[in-house]
Amino acid sequence: MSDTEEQPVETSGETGESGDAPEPGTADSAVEEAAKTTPRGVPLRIQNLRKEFGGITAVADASFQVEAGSLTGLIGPNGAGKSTTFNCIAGVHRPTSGKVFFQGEDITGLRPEQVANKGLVRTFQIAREMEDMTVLENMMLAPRGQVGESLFNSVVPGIPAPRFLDDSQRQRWERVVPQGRRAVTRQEEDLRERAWETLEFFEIDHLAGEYAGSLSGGQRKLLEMARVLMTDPEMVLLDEPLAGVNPTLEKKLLKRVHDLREEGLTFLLVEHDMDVIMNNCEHIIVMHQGTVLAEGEADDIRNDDRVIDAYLGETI
Ligand SMILES: Nc1ncnc2c1ncn2[C@@H]1O[C@H](COP(=O)(O)OP(=O)(O)OP(=O)(O)O)[C@@H](O)[C@H]1O
Repeated sequence: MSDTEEQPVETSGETGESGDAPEPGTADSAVEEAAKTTPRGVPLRIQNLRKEFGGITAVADASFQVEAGSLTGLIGPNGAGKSTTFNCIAGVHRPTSGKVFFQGEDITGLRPEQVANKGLVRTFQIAREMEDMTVLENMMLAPRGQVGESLFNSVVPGIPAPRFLDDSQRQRWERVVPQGRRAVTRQEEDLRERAWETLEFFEIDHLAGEYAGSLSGGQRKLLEMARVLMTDPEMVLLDEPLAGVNPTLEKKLLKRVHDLREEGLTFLLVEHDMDVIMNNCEHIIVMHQGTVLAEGEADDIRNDDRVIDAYLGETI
């Protein structure tokens, strides 16, 4: 996947491309029918996804689904359409046509933060402005929209009662304003505690006071995963989470993914390292030329002649 595909979650899903997919939530009988037929236990379903960039068809017609609680791998040779599919799911690109359903709901064309609010979250590189913040601050600012505003309020100095208030109004002001501030502080404390627990889970709590910009590549990957968990996701989209990660950290990260999967989280993983995919994913989807070429367990994929042909000699 190319780094140029990366966009921060804060940015709009409208990337300046013309998309002709219908607006999300459009009442359309085919969509309603598809949503109805999405079996329980299938959090993510992609249906006839197509994405064109000008004259280039990056994804031609891709359909697949991801089972609840699974670690599913999405692989394919260079240019197969993996990144584009991933970005259409995460809301970075609006599909030209086709549908994305999450937990039976049509989320096609939603912006990244709207997709994230549904519980479908992708990892993001630490944004430049976050590099000057500590690891703990990065964690506490991760669940934007839920508590971020309260956190902001909590660092704003107490607002004194305006002069024009009469005595009884002033007394009321004094009663109400401190109460509000205590509630915010409690929320901040809960958030801080959760941030610490998550940092401990990833064994990077010793880095809590370090600037995010000073972390190694592998430590950053752990922080990116830890930040995702702060948003309390149902499903996590992992975009080459092991790139630049040393073997020790790689083992640690994969162990954490398996632990979380056992707790019920669902993962879709795009990864170029075939050993990682084959050894860790119980279901593998292979894309080639913008469509799904094959899917199944590792052994099925390894022995599939179409897959071998598509990779033309790459070791799988
Ligand atoms: N923004 C874009 N503008 C034009 N063409 C694009 C754009 N993004 C992707 N493509 C093209 O779409 C096709 C699929 O690209 P995509 O990045 O989705 O493949 P990929 O399977 O992720 O590849 P890789 O494994 O090499 O990262 C490629 O031919 C690529 O050049």
